[in-house]
Amino acid sequence: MNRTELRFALRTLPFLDSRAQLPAGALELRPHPGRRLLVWHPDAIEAVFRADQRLGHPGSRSFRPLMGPKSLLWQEGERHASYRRVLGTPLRGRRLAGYREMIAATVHEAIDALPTGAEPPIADWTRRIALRIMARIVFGEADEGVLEPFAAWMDRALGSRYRTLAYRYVKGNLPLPGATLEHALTAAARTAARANPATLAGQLLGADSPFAGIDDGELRDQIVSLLFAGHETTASTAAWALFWLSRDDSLRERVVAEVSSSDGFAADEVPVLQAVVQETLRITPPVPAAGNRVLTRDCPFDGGTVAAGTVVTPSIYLAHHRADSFAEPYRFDAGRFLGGRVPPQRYFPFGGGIRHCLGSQLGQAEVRMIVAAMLRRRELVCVDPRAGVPQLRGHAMAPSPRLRIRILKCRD
Ligand code: HEM
Repeated sequence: MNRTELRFALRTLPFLDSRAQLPAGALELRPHPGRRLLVWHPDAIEAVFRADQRLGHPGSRSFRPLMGPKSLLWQEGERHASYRRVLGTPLRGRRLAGYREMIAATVHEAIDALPTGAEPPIADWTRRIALRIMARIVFGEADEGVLEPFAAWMDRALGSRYRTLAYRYVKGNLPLPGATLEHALTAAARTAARANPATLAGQLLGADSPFAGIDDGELRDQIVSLLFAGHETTASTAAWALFWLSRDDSLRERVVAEVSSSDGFAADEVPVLQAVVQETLRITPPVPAAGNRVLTRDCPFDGGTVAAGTVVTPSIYLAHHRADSFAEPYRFDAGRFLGGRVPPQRYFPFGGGIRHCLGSQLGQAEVRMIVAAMLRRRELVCVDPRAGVPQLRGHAMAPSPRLRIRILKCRD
């Protein structure tokens, strides 16, 4: 590992902040052989996402074993497209609206347990809600017997950045879930598929699905991928949104007024809250880098050529902090998203191309509903706003576990 890679691994966010304004918007993390480029210039981002179908998507050294080798995240070609059709359709439009009541019930259940004076660590609290919602979508119910060990495994692997790095560079691998949890996850999926074909497990294993006959290994990889991708990111976004709102009384009051007559499910009913979510995803993107892409042929770039075999990683964090895309990029300003659309090559919290996040609509709806219900039912402050510094949790960017909110008053 060279010095640049070492600084990137150990001091990722300060390293990125020191590079954000580089005009080229590209940085070599590793030279040949195995060249790796971080890219965030809008032209390069547009080119990568436009060419995505022809690129390779190998994943990263840490996440590939965690999600499993057969995860849809690293599948290619027709099998990948097929996974997206089967699992993506239930997460959009009319089918998505079918989850509205379940999401509301899950969120309200969690808020019921917050009396005046409670001080939950905000990221942990939102993580539990988002995991329960995702489990209900995948299995039809949130079986704590599976969720508790799943959450404990995630914490073991990702809870501390330094532990994650030690696992990766000293032991060579992040900790795996173990045979008991893997068996519980696949058994829960097969039971759910028989009981309720509308669950994601049911869609995947239903008689007319191309994946009806997959073995337990491949099933395990999809269930872990869905539970993981579907909750860590959403939870971080909700925690950050509550954090940013707790710092701005007038913005918070505007959102409180909006959510007095809406549960937040429909974005067009709550334009200010939706702008808060979009700005939250810009300034503190829970996934700071989209998936790795590998060039399958030589490509022209910045007056030169990037050779086939180069790994290109689109940096969401850096693209979102370019001053020529967003004036004063380190200032939270929801107003940026109240008057028009930001070009997708400058703002892409959900990645792009053929790997664009499958759950982008679901994730945003959940965040709006968590924030809406919380602001409607509780008055809150951040206990230690200085703890609101971004931290890496695996590859995801989350608030510090020290960041707590205090419930000042129950409005119910
Ligand atoms: C605010 C919440 C979320 C954020 C910010 C987010 C972000 C992302 C990003 C950046 C990617 C990589 C895209 C790329 O490489 O170009 C991704 C992929 C993915 N996300 Fe999300 N995500 C969120 C919520 C969800 C939810 C709720 C699900 C539910 C299942 C989900 C499922 C997936 C899947 C399956 C992929 C892989 C897609 C593929 O490889 O074809 N995500 N997400």
